[in-house]
Amino acid sequence: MSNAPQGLVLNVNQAHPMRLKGAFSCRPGELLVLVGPSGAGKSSMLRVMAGLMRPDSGLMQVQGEVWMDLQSGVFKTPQERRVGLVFQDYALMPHLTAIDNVALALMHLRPAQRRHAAIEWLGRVKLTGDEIHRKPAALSGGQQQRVAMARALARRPQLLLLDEPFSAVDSMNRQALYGLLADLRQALNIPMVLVTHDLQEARHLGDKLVVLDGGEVLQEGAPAEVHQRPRNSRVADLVGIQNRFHGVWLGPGPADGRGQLRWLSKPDDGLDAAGPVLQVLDKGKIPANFPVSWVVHPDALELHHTLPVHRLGDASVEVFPVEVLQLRDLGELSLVELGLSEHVGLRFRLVVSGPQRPGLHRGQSLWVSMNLQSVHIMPKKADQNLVDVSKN
Ligand SMILES: Nc1ncnc2c1ncn2[C@@H]1O[C@H](COP(=O)(O)OP(=O)(O)OP(=O)(O)O)[C@@H](O)[C@H]1O
Repeated sequence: MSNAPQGLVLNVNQAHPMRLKGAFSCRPGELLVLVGPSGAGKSSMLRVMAGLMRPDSGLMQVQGEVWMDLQSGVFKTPQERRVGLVFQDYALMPHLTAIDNVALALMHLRPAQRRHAAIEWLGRVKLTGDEIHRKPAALSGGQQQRVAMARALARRPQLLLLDEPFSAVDSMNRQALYGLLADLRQALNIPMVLVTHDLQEARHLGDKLVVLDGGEVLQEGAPAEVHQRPRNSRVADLVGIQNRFHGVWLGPGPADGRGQLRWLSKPDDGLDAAGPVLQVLDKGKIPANFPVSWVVHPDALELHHTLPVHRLGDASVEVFPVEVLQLRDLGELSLVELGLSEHVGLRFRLVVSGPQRPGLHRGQSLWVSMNLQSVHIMPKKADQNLVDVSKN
């Protein structure tokens, strides 16, 4: 057996016609999700992987096979790559039935076998009965996407590329397609790359997130890892972290292994600003008096209707009296904005459900406890137009 890496390994670098830079990998059976704002380069990355775009330089291996090594002049054409592509708009032939659309991908088989195999693939995406004899216009969005999926899989791809496949499908059908994708992931054991604008979808479906911005890979990691420890404040913004704050790193604190973080309401408040000082883990990476961004994972924040006395003696927990500033009910959830009672301008955003929800109202006094071990701090760069408070 070859020692070449299995799954997908990609490394791209180009300056023109648009910038595209970065590397990522995806194991067989893993779903990697590309996220980033419009124009970030998500589709361009897919085009490179599909062989539809040849970058200036780059390397790509799939299941141990080299598909692209531009230093050695290797660039497989789309036809030479065993890649399945699924698009947002399904890209089905409107004049052909579901069976015939899938059969188009089975031209390597004898005509008599094609129909039989197409029906089998449609069955694997849970499309059976009368529907498989219909043309796309007589199928729902979700059903059309199943046909597109069956057609992509019928080529027995070594890599599956999904370009916003769920965005045109209503939410009921979308949930069913998520389930199908989970089943296929196990059955197929090939790397899969999904592009989506939906951050919830990215977080819940992906084994791995790749955050792109300006054509560049900013971070690659498991969704929980990226949400808990975004590499910088741009990543925190792009993955939709709600509780992202400004602060200044004051340096080592009185307790061993802990440093002091002053929470600020504005980035340029400077050292004199009043804000609570949090005793958080000191990883020794940030100089004293340096401006920072910091985030805290929602799981590390707990809402209490009465003072959580049991938390008060715990050095790894900070308890804040808060007031409900805004409350928005969304089905079974409420989005709550809480202002710190003792520090105007500092606020948390929480999603509340279950027993804590009834009785919440604007102006109500509550408490939030924060697990300080889940605070993740990012130094601000000079080019982020933020003042280095050590110079103030
Ligand atoms: N063939 C091309 N020549 C020059 N520039 C291009 C070309 N194709 C795309 N671009 C530009 O490259 C950037 C990345 O485009 P791309 O379509 O990959 O972004 P995206 O992240 O998929 O965006 P969206 O989410 O809007 O689909 C954009 O600024 C786009 O205008």
